[in-house]
Amino acid sequence: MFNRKGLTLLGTLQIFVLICIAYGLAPTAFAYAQAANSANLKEDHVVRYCVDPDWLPYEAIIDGRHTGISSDYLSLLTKYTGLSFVLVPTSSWRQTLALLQQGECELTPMLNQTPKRDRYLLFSDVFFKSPNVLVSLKTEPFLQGFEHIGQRSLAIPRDYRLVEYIQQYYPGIDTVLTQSEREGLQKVAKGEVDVFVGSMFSVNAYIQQQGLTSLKIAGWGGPEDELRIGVIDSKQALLTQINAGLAQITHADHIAIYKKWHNITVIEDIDYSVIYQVLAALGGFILFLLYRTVSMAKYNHHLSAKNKQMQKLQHELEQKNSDLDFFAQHDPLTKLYNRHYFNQTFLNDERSYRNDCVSLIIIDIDYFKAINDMYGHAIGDKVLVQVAQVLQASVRDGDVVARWGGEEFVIVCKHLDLQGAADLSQRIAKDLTQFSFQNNIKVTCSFGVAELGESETIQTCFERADSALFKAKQSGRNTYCCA
Ligand SMILES: Nc1nc2c(ncn2[C@@H]2O[C@H](COP(=O)(O)OP(=O)(O)OP(=O)(O)O)[C@@H](O)[C@H]2O)c(=O)[nH]1
Repeated sequence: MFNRKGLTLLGTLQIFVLICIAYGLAPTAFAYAQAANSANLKEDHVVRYCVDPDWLPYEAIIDGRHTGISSDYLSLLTKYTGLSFVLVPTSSWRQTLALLQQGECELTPMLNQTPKRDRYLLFSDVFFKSPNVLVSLKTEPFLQGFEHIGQRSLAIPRDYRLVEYIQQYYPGIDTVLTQSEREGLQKVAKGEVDVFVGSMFSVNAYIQQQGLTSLKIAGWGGPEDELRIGVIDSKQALLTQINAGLAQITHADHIAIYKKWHNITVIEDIDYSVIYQVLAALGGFILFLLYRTVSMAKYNHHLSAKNKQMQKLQHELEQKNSDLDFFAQHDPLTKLYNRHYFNQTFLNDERSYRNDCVSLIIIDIDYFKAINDMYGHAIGDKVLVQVAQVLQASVRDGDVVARWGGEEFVIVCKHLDLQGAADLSQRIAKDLTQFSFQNNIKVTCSFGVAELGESETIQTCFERADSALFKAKQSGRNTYCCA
């Protein structure tokens, strides 16, 4: 058997059998004799013939005797026509053709009809069909036919029908003519030629005989051989006899010959199904990797977006916390420290002021209610903000200005004794008179000043400063009083 594929060479063999059967008809009695016993035959019935000496299993000369498929068909013709066939031995197909042209041989039993051969031969009916195949090294790809040979070199046995066929239909193919099919196959095996074309049965026989295991059938090689008996053109009557004989050959005869000579065996082929499976698995794996990569990229992108979002939220949170801290310590209107901060940092931390003098000034805007009443609460707010600005601008960097509540402020004057704090109060009063307030409102303040005593609590000092402020108010406002 030949091949594992759908359109197999086995299939072709089966077709061949059917074709042979189609040509089979009832037998008649003819005799066949080899050269050795031909001397006893009548001259009229003796036909001299030549064969291809090296074309098994179709025909060959081995030890001077004709053997092969054509030998068996001649035996049948002898049986069915009474003709005797005498072999004229030759050493090559070329010589066989030459002897036919010279009339030295009257017949050759197995060849294709070609226009060139029509010039000197008459052809019988077709009695045997056989496909031609392309042969290459196993490492080469499969070829669909001559049109896929491309730049490859093609070996063809000299004087074979295929030479004429290639010249006519594929003149661009680089052909290498060989003495025989055997030589052509060897050239392919040695790598001297890329592809060989020859008859399937003989190619297979040579590959097996010579152990050319590096070769494979690479594809079909053009139209199949339609083998006939060729009779020299002066022997028309002989051709008639031969066609009559061929018509007598039965189905059983054809099959017997086929069975005897067909020994086609498997030529190892590349199992493409395995390759396809591996490729499919590989493709699937690559697709899986691609899918994973894309998924991971998407996931990473998503993660990175989430991280950015988290960072933004964290930043916003820190900002809010910082805002919260600010608002926890500052008065939202004037942006000065608030009473809470003042208590935390001053009243609760009095020890830090013990080694140095420190004074308190409590400031209250005079008649602020009247400002509110006259200009409205919003303008009153603006005045509060502007008073805070004046206070901030008047004190030193280390001093703490806080809004105690309403229209009341407090200043902690570090490193400042009572006199210094009194001077600062006067300076602030002066700055207030020079400041351009909203709506040209004239703003004045009253000041209560006290210096922290040695063993005095800050709370007590604050109360003294508050009392001093009260006195300043009672003194007519826009003035300071020291406690
Ligand atoms: N616009 C504004 N007014 C405030 C705010 N806090 C307190 N006040 C007002 O300040 C005024 C304080 O009035 P009073 O306590 O009578 O004091 P005064 O009018 O300044 O009079 P003297 O202190 O005696 O000079 C009140 O009318 C409060 O409503 C504030 O944040 N904004």
